[in-house]
Amino acid sequence: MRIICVDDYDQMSKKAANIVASQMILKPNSVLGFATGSTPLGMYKQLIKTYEDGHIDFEEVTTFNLDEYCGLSKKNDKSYYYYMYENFFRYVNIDMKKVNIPNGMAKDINKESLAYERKIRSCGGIDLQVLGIGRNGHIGFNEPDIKFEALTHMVKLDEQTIQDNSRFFDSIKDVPTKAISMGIKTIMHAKKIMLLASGKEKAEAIYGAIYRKITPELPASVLQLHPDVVFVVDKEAASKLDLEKLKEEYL
Ligand SMILES: O=P(O)(O)OC[C@H]1O[C@](O)(CO)[C@@H](O)[C@@H]1O
Repeated sequence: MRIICVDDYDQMSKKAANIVASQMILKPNSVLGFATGSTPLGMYKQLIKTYEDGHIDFEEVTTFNLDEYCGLSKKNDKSYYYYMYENFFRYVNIDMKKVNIPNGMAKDINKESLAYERKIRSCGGIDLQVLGIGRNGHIGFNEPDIKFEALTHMVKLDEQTIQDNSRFFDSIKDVPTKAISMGIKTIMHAKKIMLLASGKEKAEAIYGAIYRKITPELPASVLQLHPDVVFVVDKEAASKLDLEKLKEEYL
């Protein structure tokens, strides 16, 4: 586990974008795993800039997103498909046929989940998976007490997640209560993982992910077992960590 602690959100975004860009330069046909939420927005902006400056090319890239709300179509402006297109994909030369986001409108979610897993595997697996983290330590939409061996599946959202994500909706009643999400096992299969966190409301989850015992009660704690994971966190998200001790352990 590597931990990169930077000053603020802006630096976190730049660092994260550089890590994605270097993956793309080293392997132009990379399979990238992307996340939604507020945290990676700055990283997407930076990646667009890096693309516009001519340093990266998305032509051969394939992407898989972590999750999607059940019941929201691609056209719904609250869906993660819409988020990815409007905030990122429309600005770069990605082939939308190589963009994969779970279909939250699928009639048979189990079938959709299985097909998503097969597609990831047929593309050779995810080279670099980007993650955010929920205040309760969720990754993707894998809420506390999820089974570590879960692959892509339908999940029921935690009250806290519904509350946290209600800021994107007109009313809390509009927040879907279910989603389709890559499972912990899907995430752990990625060759490299990069988790991003900014702000003091993430400090407890970051502390737990790095130092607490590995337990499904704190899904992100499983990342301690991954052979190639980097946390890019700002000072506030790192505020519960002992940075001097971290230097000895991780830098
Ligand atoms: O970046 P945010 O908006 O704090 O969200 C954190 C996490 O919560 C989710 O938005 C799901 O609730 C994830 O996609 C994200 O990783």
